[in-house]
Amino acid sequence: MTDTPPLIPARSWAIIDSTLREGEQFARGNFKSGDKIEIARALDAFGAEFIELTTPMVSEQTAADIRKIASLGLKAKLLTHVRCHMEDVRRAVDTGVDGLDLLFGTSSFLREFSHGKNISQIIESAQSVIGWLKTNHPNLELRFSAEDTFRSEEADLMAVYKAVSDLGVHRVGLADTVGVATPRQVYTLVREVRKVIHAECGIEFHGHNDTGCAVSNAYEAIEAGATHIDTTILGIGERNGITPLGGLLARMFTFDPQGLMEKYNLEMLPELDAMIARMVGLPIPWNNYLTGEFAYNHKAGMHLKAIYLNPGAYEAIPPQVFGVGRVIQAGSKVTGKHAIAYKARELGLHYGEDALRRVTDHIKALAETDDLDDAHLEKVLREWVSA
Ligand SMILES: CC(=O)SCCNC(=O)CCNC(=O)[C@H](O)C(C)(C)COP(=O)(O)OP(=O)(O)OC[C@H]1O[C@@H](n2cnc3c(N)ncnc32)[C@H](O)[C@@H]1OP(=O)(O)O
Ligand SMILES: O=C(O)CCC(=O)C(=O)O
Ligand SMILES: [Mg+2]
Repeated sequence: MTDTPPLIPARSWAIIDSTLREGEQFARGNFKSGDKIEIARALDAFGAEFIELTTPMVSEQTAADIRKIASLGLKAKLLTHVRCHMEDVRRAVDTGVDGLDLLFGTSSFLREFSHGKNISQIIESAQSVIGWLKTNHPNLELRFSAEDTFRSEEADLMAVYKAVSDLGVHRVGLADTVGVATPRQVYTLVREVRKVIHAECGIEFHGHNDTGCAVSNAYEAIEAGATHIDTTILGIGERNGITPLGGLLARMFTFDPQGLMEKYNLEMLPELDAMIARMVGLPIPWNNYLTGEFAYNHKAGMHLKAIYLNPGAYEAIPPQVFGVGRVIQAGSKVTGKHAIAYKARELGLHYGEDALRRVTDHIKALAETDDLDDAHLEKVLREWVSA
């Protein structure tokens, strides 16, 4: 029996790209003012619905950079990520952003070791800060997140989410701050939160990748009804980062390719990944979703036979949609006669059946001891056709 995958319309969820906030918390994420503008413009051209920026509390320069980005006239909504604290909020509203992402840690770890407040005090702070914002800046889009959601008590979470939803926030945030949540936990908690918040209140998910679940957790959040997913380009963030933009796109493309192609300029992904790799001074990982050097490398004989006939046989996502190409690696010990025949035909060479078997076996044997690049393979094929 096969399960039909759920069809999730792309329009029902949006990206909050946090490369300019969570990404600044990455070990190598020291973006200069010019870098930030380049990133914001690129994300906007890509079609990210929201761009999250670091708190203006970091420094005067950071506050000035936020104001500058807010003056660019981007289509994306700009958010700044601030503590649920009047001083931060007053600074944030002066920057000209469209919305504030407020947060307060609700787990016992963060209540004890970060800010020292209990749940009642957290709710009181939320009431006074959000109350002030609603009265004085009614057009701002507001989100309240319970930091370290997945190590918090469920009763505490429900009390906090209900209180902030009653105060009229546009979204509540669930944050897997230490990357400990499983996909099933994410699905279940999003469903539970949905029951206590107002119907028009959105749900945002922010997932770290410490245990390798950042993409699957984002997917489960969407399936359970989350409306906004936090990403960063290449997944950069604290420790080993969060849901990567490319990983989320790859995951969601398989359910709703048309919706994704309508919403985003998908062919810009290689440019975005390369931009961040350059700025952080690291290569794009070889196995990166979609844009890694070998993400579309095909090698085994059984694969190559089918790939030549129809690439979809061994590709879930057509690479050209994301502006990348495939690589056919025909010269290896795991190659087969069909791959060699195709390669030879590309070079205008033709072998009879026996000759094809012999040259294929020769190439496989050679590859046991040599690295066969394309030039070497071509040389062998040309020599053997006349041999
Ligand atoms: C999981 C995450 O990624 S959360 C986002 C993390 N982002 C950042 O930290 C942004 C960059 N941070 C900074 O530039 C600085 O930490 C600042 C400007 C925010 C604060 O700097 P400092 O005043 O020097 O404090 P420091 O960073 O050492 O300590 C954190 C303070 O925030 C308080 N705090 C932590 N969470 C919250 C919260 N949700 N709401 C209000 N206050 C909070 C802590 O109690 C502590 O204040 P205290 O010294 O009065 O106890
Ligand atoms: O504000 C949020 O929802 C997320 C904050 C954060 O970066 C985290 O909890 O890892
Ligand atoms: Mg984070």
